[in-house]
Amino acid sequence: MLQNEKQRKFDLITLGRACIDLNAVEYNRPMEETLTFSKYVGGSPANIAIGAAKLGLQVGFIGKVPADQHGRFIRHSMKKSGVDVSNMIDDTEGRKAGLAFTEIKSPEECSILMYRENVADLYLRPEEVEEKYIAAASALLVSGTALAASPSREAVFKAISYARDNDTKVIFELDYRGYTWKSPQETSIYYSAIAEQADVVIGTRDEFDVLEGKEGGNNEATVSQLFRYRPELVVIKHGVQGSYAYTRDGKVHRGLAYKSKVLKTFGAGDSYAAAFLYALMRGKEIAEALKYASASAAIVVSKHSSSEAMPTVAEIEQLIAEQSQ
Ligand SMILES: Nc1ncnc2c1ncn2[C@@H]1O[C@H](COP(=O)(O)OP(=O)(O)OP(=O)(O)O)[C@@H](O)[C@H]1O
Ligand SMILES: O=C(O)C[C@@H](O)[C@H](O)C(=O)CO
Repeated sequence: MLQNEKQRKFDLITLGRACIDLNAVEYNRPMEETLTFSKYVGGSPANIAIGAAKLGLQVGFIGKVPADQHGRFIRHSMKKSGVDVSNMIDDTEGRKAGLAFTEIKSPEECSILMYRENVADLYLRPEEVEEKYIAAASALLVSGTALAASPSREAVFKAISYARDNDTKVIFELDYRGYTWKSPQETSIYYSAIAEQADVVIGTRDEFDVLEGKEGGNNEATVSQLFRYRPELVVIKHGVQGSYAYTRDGKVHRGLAYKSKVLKTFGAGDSYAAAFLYALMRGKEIAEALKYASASAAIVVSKHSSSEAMPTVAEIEQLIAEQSQ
């Protein structure tokens, strides 16, 4: 369903934040005791773009970065990874890059300390989104965090309306970061509005609970509600317990997590999305795409970064082959 049948220039464009990750170099300890951090590009939609480009998709990015050293680092790193950055806008009003300090206390106890005051990404304006760019893509992935504040929120709505007008598929990655929002009620309203218009929705069980404005929701109720609207495919992730893909025709596929020597847990979701979309775009069945997604995530959780650690197709296929023996 996501194959680039019209042979458009881009298989995928992602929209949202491109930031900086500062990952603890001395891990297995609290951040208070960490003295050095390694710098990587971060931010879920930037990570997904980098991951998908590494797998060989033609990928573009829409977002705003500061016109400073951090912005230039992000731009150059993404370009070097094969992502088209022609529609990455420079903020010239002194706004900053989001910073994510990651704490790796143990493989199971990871957290992120975010600096997201006055961040450039949330200042992307609707008039800065180019219809021609979106029309040149087979699919557009929007990140939920880009809906957290205006004018980035309106930029997402504009981008989706261009996607509809130009027959570009819309993928909504819920990517919920609570501290970016004013209230869970606000998130639920905007998440529902976008999910109803998307062709594909991807998120964790907890994120779907945020969308629904409740706790302890169940997958069947979630998908039957969403299938009343536009979505054709809904993917619900359950961490190390694996994930489920539901299609409008009533089919359910389960993706099992692969065994991994876990170093940290973050980055799993982004590498999962990149490989899942890659596989679907290359014409693989959903069950196979779930294997690519889960294997990709298992590789990234065993490595230090989220973006630089994105695997190649050969690495993913090797893991699948090894663990199916
Ligand atoms: N510890 C693990 N070992 C192996 N695979 C894992 C592990 N944790 C997650 N995964 C894989 O990654 C997929 C996505 O993980 P998860 O449900 O935690 O998403 P997420 O919360 O979006 O990730 P992130 O931590 O990056 O925000 C899972 O479905 C699973 O296949
Ligand atoms: O999404 C973020 O802003 C932080 C990420 O860059 C970090 O790498 C991560 O948590 C990935 O899931």
